[in-house]
Amino acid sequence: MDPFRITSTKVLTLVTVIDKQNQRILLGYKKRGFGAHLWNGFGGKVEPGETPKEGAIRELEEEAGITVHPDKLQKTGLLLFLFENDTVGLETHVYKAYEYEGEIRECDEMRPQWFDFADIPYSQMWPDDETWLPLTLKGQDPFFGRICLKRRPLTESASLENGVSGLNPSSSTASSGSTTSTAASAGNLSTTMTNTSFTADQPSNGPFEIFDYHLEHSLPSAPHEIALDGTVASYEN
Ligand SMILES: Nc1[nH]c(=O)nc2c1ncn2[C@H]1C[C@H](O)[C@@H](COP(=O)(O)OP(=O)(O)OP(=O)(O)O)O1
Repeated sequence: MDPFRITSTKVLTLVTVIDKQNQRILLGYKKRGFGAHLWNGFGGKVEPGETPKEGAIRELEEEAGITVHPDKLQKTGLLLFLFENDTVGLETHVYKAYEYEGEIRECDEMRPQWFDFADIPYSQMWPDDETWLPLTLKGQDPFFGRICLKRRPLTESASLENGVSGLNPSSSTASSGSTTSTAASAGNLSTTMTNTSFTADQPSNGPFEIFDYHLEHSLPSAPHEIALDGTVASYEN
């Protein structure tokens, strides 16, 4: 069976704040939750009754202390993140803002920091960021992407810590599209979002690596919604 087949999606947001004049971007160090210990844009789950844009504005305020007027929040892309052996895809609405109001502040979940365009810490970010963030920075948006992520093979010490006796880390395969990694198929190491642990001693850009991805940046307008097969179902006007 296709290890990247999904049966439902969760709708998330991701906002990058860009200071064009000084050629820098605001990222947040995620202290806990999904993607902990990585630098990322600001965002999270869209709540019932909210549009993705409303959710994005709310999360930015909660996580960085700043507000963006809805007219100033531009849709830059739509990314479908698929995790090996996880039937829930993450439909992530990506936005950018060049202007904001308020004072940037740290909260218990995120530590915001400016990075020069030349100094973006890709080695401590989700591995896919290097594929699409440059499109945002160069104004080559909107884009649509389907990104398949698989768990990195475990190191021997990590397998022992997790109590997976007899697991040979080198038997985790990364070479073929149809194989399933031993780590992901071990019962207590499910890749489902709720069970996914991000720890401080993980590889610097997290426990996942890119298995495969497809990016398009020639859409007629900002992508709006993704069908379960990964195609774009409709567009925002
Ligand atoms: N592969 C990936 N690359 C990336 O750059 N960002 C990703 C990603 N997979 C998920 N994200 C982002 C999307 C979203 O902003 C965030 C996860 O949002 P979650 O709501 O799951 O986390 P939170 O712990 O912030 O929960 P809430 O704040 O309670 O909504 O991580």
